Amino acid sequence: MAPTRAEPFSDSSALIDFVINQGNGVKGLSEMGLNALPRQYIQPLEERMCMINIKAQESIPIIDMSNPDDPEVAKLICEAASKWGFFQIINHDVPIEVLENVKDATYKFFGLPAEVKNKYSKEHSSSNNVRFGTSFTPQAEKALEWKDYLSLFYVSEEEASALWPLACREQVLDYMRKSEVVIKQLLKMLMKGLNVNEIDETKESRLMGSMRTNLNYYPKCPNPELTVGVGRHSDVSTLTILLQDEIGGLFVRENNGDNWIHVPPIKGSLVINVGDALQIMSNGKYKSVEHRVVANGYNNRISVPIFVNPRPSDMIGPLPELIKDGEKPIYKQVLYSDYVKHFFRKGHDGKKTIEFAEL
Ligand SMILES: COc1cc(/C=C/C(=O)SCCNC(=O)CCNC(=O)[C@H](O)C(C)(C)COP(=O)(O)OP(=O)(O)OC[C@H]2O[C@@H](n3cnc4c(N)ncnc43)[C@H](O)[C@@H]2OP(=O)(O)O)ccc1O
Ligand SMILES: O=C(O)CCC(=O)C(=O)O
Ligand SMILES: [Fe+2]
Repeated sequence: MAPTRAEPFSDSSALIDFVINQGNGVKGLSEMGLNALPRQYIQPLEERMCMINIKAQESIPIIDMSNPDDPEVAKLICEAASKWGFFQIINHDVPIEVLENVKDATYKFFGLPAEVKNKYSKEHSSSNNVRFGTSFTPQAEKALEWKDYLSLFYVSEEEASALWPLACREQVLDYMRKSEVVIKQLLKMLMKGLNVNEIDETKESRLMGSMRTNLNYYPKCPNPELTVGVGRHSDVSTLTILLQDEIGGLFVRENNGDNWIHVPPIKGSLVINVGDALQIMSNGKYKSVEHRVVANGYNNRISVPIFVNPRPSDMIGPLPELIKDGEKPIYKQVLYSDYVKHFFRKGHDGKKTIEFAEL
């Protein structure tokens, strides 16, 4: 028998008011103990994860970083970034307690009362650099996504001290600081793989001139098979460093085909993925790959990505070193903030964002 769809909200504006305007998020919906998913979250069939498309025997590479100067490690990383766009690193330099602390802080922030979290919403936040929200871009989406988030754009320690929520401020800053070593190691190897041996100031700005950390909260869902946690997308970053908890649910598209590969949680590991900005700068050598998160009917899940980006004011395009040898550029020069605004203006649509930079 089909589940009874008892609608707890009289209409869409009542649901939007509860979830978005009052700051209850999907966490608030989940905690109401609904027996069916509100219709606003029902995704079209083609956007739901289908079991037959999950390739259980495949795995993205798992790379041991205990010897970062070993040329074999650099080779594995460059291969993974070209072939998969996704890999996990183990035995890296970010201490496990830093990772555990940021996960605890994520629970602490989302455990705050709705009216406290709502102070950081788009409508109420005192800065565009701190934003509590839900779904991806609710005003532009055909169906909403089952996720709440806090997004923290780093400008300076002073600004973070003044504006970031106390519940997670120090833990996120520590996670970002400690990750910087690993980010630099990875970018150095990836640049060497393109025969770019020197990262000068301009290049460093384009590769890692800005950082945004998101705290993602995916509450337990009444009909997980009908919705998504995050829809199909590629990140617009240079690289993303993602910490996930032990629940699982992140899937990566295999070779542009119909199959999806699960990214199994490994305690202490970090998931690394190439973003569109690096695909553009490498003139397509490194690939930003589509990924998505399924909703879960039994458990809450959290993840904490650090998006490593160019500065918003940077122009990005294929690196001059790649073009000088007569290679044809496949992307034009674009202002990075225009690129990101284009991404945020529409719902998740797989790999379509990069068409914005195609020649
Ligand atoms: C949320 O769920 C997500 C997120 C993601 C993210 C993946 C990434 O790769 S994030 C890395 C993005 N890169 C950067 O943030 C660095 C560069 N930053 C910038 O260029 C700017 O800060 C800016 C993001 C373009 C904002 O510039 P600003 O001048 O302040 O423009 P606004 O008018 O405020 O914003 C434009 C437009 O974007 C929406 N928006 C802004 N920030 C966020 C945010 N953190 N999360 C969601 N949406 C955001 C904003 O609402 C505006 O839209 P309007 O319709 O209101 O005009 C991957 C997957 C996910 O599920
Ligand atoms: O939660 C995850 O595992 C991935 C989230 C994600 O893809 C994103 O925030 O861009
Ligand atoms: Fe992502």
